[in-house]
Amino acid sequence: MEEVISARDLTKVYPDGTEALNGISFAVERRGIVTLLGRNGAGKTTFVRIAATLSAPTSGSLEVLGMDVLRDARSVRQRIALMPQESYPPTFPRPGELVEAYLVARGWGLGDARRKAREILEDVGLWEYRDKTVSELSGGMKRKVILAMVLASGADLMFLDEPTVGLDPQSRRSIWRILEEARREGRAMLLTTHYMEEAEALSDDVIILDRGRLVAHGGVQEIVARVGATHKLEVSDFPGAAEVISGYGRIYRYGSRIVLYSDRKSAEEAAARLVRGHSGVLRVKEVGLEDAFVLLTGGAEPLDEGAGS
Ligand SMILES: Nc1ncnc2c1ncn2[C@@H]1O[C@H](COP(=O)(O)OP(=O)(O)OP(=O)(O)O)[C@@H](O)[C@H]1O
Repeated sequence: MEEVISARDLTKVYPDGTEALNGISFAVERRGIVTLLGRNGAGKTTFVRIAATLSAPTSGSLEVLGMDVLRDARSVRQRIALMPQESYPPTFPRPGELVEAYLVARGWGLGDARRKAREILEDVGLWEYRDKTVSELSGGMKRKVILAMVLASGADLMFLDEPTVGLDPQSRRSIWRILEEARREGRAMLLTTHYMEEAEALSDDVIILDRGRLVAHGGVQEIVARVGATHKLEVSDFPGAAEVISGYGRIYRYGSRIVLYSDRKSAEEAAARLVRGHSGVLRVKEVGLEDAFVLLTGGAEPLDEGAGS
């Protein structure tokens, strides 16, 4: 089977000189969910737009489903669907009409399009709102209409740029279930998100970008392993806290908190030392994708010598 996405030294410099992508190379071979993570401005949307043939790279190359995004742009478009960032559907049609029209434009027969539209609106929880026009839907529901269009398309590769922004927790989880089902059907998705829990739950591959550069690519567990610790202790940064727990692991400042990364036993010992003479219990947690993300993108400041290494 062809590679899903393959980038070689991909660079994008906007006309004002901004280097949004700076020599990105990676290959994703298996179908499933690839998640692009990065802070605001890291280059995620720029990457998605190039992959969806909406923007040209400045140099380097990008293949999706084995086709070059520049040379084979027309063929690429037939096999992908895109949910752009912050996109909203036109206001006057009803959700079902929009999904139908989108499918017909992609070459579906009207009867099939109508059946599929109903099925997908039920899946995303919009069927009960079928008689409203888009202008009468809430912001989250409007986003679900776009998602319904993309999911209904049956495209081999779907680009979903922050698909669950603005959705309530139940809706977000119902979307996760739908994406997981699409994955089981053998479809491929490239997702961007700022929700680490979402990335952790869904991703087969995670790619972390930082200021236009690729800083990590691998499975969730592989990336979490780069923290180099299994457990953490997080406390508010009161004077002297770092000194009390010094020697129990690597210590960082992250926003208004300090975090100790270590093994469970050392982290628990450090917690016990911190609360000695005080009431309360400090909970030691397992490290997760957010910890790897923050450390790999320089979001946490090392507070001791061991931490920077
Ligand atoms: N049309 C443009 N012209 C000039 N600079 C741009 C343009 N679009 C994006 N940029 C810049 O390129 C960089 C990457 O932007 P991009 O939108 O790809 O980031 P992102 O990772 O998707 O961010 P976010 O998480 O905030 O959506 C930023 O510095 C941004 O200001």
